[in-house]
Amino acid sequence: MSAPPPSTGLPGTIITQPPPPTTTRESRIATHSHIKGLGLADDGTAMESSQGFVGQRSAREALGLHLSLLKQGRYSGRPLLLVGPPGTGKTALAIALGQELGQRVPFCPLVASEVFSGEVKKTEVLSSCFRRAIGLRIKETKEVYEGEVTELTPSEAENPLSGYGKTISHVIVGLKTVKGTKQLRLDPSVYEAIQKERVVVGDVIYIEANTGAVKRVGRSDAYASEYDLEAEEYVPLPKGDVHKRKELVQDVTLHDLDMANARPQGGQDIMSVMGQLVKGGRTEVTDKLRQEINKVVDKYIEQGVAELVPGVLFIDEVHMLDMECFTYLNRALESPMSPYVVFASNRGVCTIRGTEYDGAMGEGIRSPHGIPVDLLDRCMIVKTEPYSRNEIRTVLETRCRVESINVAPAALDKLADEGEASSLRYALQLLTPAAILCKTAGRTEVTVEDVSELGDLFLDTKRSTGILKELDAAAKKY
Ligand SMILES: Nc1ncnc2c1ncn2[C@@H]1O[C@H](COP(=O)(O)OP(=O)(O)OP(=O)(O)O)[C@@H](O)[C@H]1O
Repeated sequence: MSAPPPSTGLPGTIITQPPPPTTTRESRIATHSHIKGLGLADDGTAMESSQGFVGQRSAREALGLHLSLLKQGRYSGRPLLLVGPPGTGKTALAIALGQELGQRVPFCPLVASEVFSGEVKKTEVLSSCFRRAIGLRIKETKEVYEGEVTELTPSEAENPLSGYGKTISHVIVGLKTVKGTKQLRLDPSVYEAIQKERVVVGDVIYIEANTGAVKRVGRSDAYASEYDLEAEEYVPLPKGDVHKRKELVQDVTLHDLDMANARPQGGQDIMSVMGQLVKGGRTEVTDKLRQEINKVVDKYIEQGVAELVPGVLFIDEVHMLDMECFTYLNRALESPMSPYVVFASNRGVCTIRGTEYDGAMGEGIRSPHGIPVDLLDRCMIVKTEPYSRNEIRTVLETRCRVESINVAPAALDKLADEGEASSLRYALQLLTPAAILCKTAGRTEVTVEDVSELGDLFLDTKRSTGILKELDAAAKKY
């Protein structure tokens, strides 16, 4: 078994150290920050209220079942479709599914309307999202110097370029393991890397011998009793020698690899040269490049050097996609390198976008959730239900805890009533303004009066529609 070749740029090799990896989740979490998982018991049944999730038990159990299939690698390439009225937790369910899969599994959220851009093709946006949702765990054996930092002394010298100031000529780093200690004299560029990782004496680090890359592993557990409360991760003193071969595991997505290996498309004509000047470091990822990367990735997987980690691609408001996108999805879902795809829609039967002139009377082709029937046929459909008053109250209570808002029980009841009469989302939206009103009045607890005042300030959908209808009727009278 051979390790993946270093970043040589030669044909057949790819850069496997892309800056910076996108496996860290970027998600629109503010509204869902109370959701920590699906809240299932060990036997797969949904608990009434757990991990921030309230109610919606059958949908959570269905997702739990799906999750266990995914974890066993028995995913059949069938996407999951979440359908239900607005604000019934479809996005929250998808986020919980992503969280259950673990931090190292990519989760790529996309709102369907994001595919429409004047600059980038729709299918290009979709294919880059597909690749963002597929992770690759690369195992490399590298020569490293690892240990707890016992000394960190930069040596200064006169700056040869000017009479003023000093530069770092070298840095002395002392590293300690269970077996021994070693003092290293390192180049100033390694010192920069050490500073970037904010390494101080007492941290456990490793320095890659070939590249000089520095990684801070954590704080040595010898320092664990320094503070009563700490956000630090403590690690044991490394075993073995300071200088050794170590297996490093790196998580990247196929999209990271695409970006790291893309080159600006150069041409000799004046327009291309100007284009390169204007666009700066912009690069282009072509299908050909992706195929090349796939080939190398396949080779790494065959050699056992890397492992494919399919993540979750979540496409919200899927009815906003058009026929061209759906055709692309049909093909992409069949590819062996496909992530777990989750769609969500709050529409009933509606026209499929992009078919407006195809159907009878120029109405377009109508289909459930605005999805063509052939794609719909492949989906596993999970339904979400509207909430009861009690469930709305519990969600509001959870949200108050997360946002640190103190609400009087009577005010919470009133908010729950508003939620039942209007929607959960309307009630949730009133929380922050209520906290502001209460702070302005110099109080620490939101009262029923605050909620009533907000009811006058902000209309819910029903009241707003009612006013419009009244105006319309009045206009027709005269
Ligand atoms: N069962 C639940 N438990 C806790 N919080 C919930 C639950 N359902 C919804 N929420 C919260 O309510 C808000 C609205 O839910 P969400 O955005 O998931 O609805 P949606 O079904 O995706 O709506 P839409 O169809 O309009 O996109 C979010 O803040 C979400 O976290």
